[in-house]
Amino acid sequence: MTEQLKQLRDKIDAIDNELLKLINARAALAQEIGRRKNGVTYRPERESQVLTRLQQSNSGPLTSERVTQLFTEIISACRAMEEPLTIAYLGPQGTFSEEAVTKRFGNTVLTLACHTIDDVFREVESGSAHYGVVPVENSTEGAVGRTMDLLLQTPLTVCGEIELAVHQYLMAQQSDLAAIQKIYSHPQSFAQCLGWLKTHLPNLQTIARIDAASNADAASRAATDQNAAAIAGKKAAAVFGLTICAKNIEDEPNNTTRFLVIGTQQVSVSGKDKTSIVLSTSNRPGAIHELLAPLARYQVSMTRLESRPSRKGLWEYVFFIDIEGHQENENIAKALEELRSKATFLKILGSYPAAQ
Ligand SMILES: O=C(O)C(=O)C[C@]1(C(=O)O)C=C[C@@H](O)C=C1
Repeated sequence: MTEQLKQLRDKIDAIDNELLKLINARAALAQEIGRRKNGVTYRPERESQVLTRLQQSNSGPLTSERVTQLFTEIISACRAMEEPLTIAYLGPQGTFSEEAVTKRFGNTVLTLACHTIDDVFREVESGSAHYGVVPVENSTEGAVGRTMDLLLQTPLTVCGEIELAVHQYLMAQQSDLAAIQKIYSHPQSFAQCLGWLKTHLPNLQTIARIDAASNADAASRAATDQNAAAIAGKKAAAVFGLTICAKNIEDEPNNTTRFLVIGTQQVSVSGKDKTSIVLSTSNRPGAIHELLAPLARYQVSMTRLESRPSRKGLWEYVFFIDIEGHQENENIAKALEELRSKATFLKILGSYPAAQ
């Protein structure tokens, strides 16, 4: 080792010692806060403010994304000193839902992989998990109907949203593309990567394509099949001990899935919030236009409008609406009050910090 290299490493050691002291001091403060604030440990609005502030004061060379990732882990470790949280998600292990859990809560949480979206709701409703993470929409596939139907019925509230870029990986027990004789994948994932597969696997016609129930299922099957590959998320490769043969093989680079965090609390104002509501109106001409007029009047921006059959009467619909702002903001509160007086049904699903 050259003297110069040694000096640089000595500096890193000194910084690490300082960081360690500071991180422990932070953890001790979080513990103290935990003892003083009675009630819920997880405060999404505060975590969002901490991360936003750090992103704004970051002068690099680390990117904002890396800073968020690092501090999410620091907060995760501090939060766990207050109380270990259990998070239910749509499993099995290695799915994009699990990646979404880590993106929001960090790694210092207990996770509960559920078979279905219904099970995620059930685990949180019964108190077996503190929070649940469920997919609600995908930028190319559209809305996740089951999540929306359950939101309509549940006593739970929406406490957060997570946006996850969906990157697909080709993985196998070895990295030689020429050796691949089978590909396990969820049909949707296969369709999302078809262009890449055609270009990079010239013998694609001769490769057997086997449908899997999920990306994680595909990876688990490839882990026991020597000449097989799987299409799945990065996490699945780590969970099932597979080698990554190719990264980001999706044809649509901006494919994003949005998840909701469901829980039992009303989240306070963070300063950059969203509110999700579901409502219905009578079935007559102009009704939906009239219903939405208060949003325009109070200058409330709508980020999503989705209709679903109400399951009550034939051709009756409920509308899922996301707006910018918190239900405690004055203009939002007024707009919601007016909406309530016009709608035949209105349920506020929750206000929560907008995804970073
Ligand atoms: O500020 C708090 O309420 C804390 O408990 C501290 C802290 C953090 O580590 O910054 C941890 C958990 C909460 O979700 C929010 C923030």
